[in-house]
Amino acid sequence: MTTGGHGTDGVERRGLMFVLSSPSGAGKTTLSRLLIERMPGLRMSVSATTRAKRPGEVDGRDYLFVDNARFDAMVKGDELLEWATVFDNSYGTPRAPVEAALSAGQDVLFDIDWQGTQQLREKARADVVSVFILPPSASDLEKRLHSRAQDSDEVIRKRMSRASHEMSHWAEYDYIVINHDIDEAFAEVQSILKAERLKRERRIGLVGFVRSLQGQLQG
Ligand SMILES: Nc1ncnc2c1ncn2[C@@H]1O[C@H](COP(=O)(O)OP(=O)(O)OP(=O)(O)O)[C@@H](O)[C@H]1O
Ligand SMILES: Nc1nc2c(ncn2[C@@H]2O[C@H](COP(=O)(O)O)[C@@H](O)[C@H]2O)c(=O)[nH]1
Repeated sequence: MTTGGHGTDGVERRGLMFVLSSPSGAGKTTLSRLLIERMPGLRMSVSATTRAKRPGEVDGRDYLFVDNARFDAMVKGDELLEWATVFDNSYGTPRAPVEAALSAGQDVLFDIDWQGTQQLREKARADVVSVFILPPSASDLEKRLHSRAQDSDEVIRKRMSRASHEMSHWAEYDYIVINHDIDEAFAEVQSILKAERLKRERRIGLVGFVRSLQGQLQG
């Protein structure tokens, strides 16, 4: 699915799909914003959803807010790379922007649930790097959902009651980060991305680079 871009050292490599999942409220959105701000060469995948907009959310930036008919048309038209029903609403990843970013040599960041992660992995295992974010405790998770102050008590109850099920998928992920402190969790997620960018298998320009070094040595 991916084509090459250039790393900071100039060696061509395949773009990667960097996935964050967690139970609701564990900190994916916060970590995603920090990653996008601080990691050049990383683009956010903006999902389509049928859920209602939260206060402060912007259409096209946080989500593409669509109605059920439009979402169904996107599914039928094969416009989504993956999609799932989460908390009674539909969510999906528009395919075209992801393919365009990867073709332009960028990495793509996804804030999606375990169902979407499974679908991406089936499509492009070698290019998917997945991180599961855990909260330090159930009470911290509940506090965070309340402190975000964007969902009703009923919605928060529903998300808390789904948290254990969401978490049951932790072992399907490549990395696990426990989000005690946001700065530490960010540093860990950033280290994962930096290391994955250096993986030999995705650095398709290395063969040529090493040949050229050997040529220089042979004089
Ligand atoms: N380490 C942390 N310590 C304290 N609060 C945090 C921490 N990380 C995130 N938060 C806060 O917790 C709340 C939930 O975080 P966030 O919205 O990032 O979660 P999420 O995993 O994206 O949730 P959802 O799946 O519902 O979108 C936010 O108010 C955020 O500021
Ligand atoms: N499979 C997908 N899951 C998605 C997508 N976009 C978001 N999500 C997940 O939904 C829940 C709820 O999100 P919220 O913004 O309503 O709190 C959360 O786990 C997200 O990761 C998607 O495109 N596909």
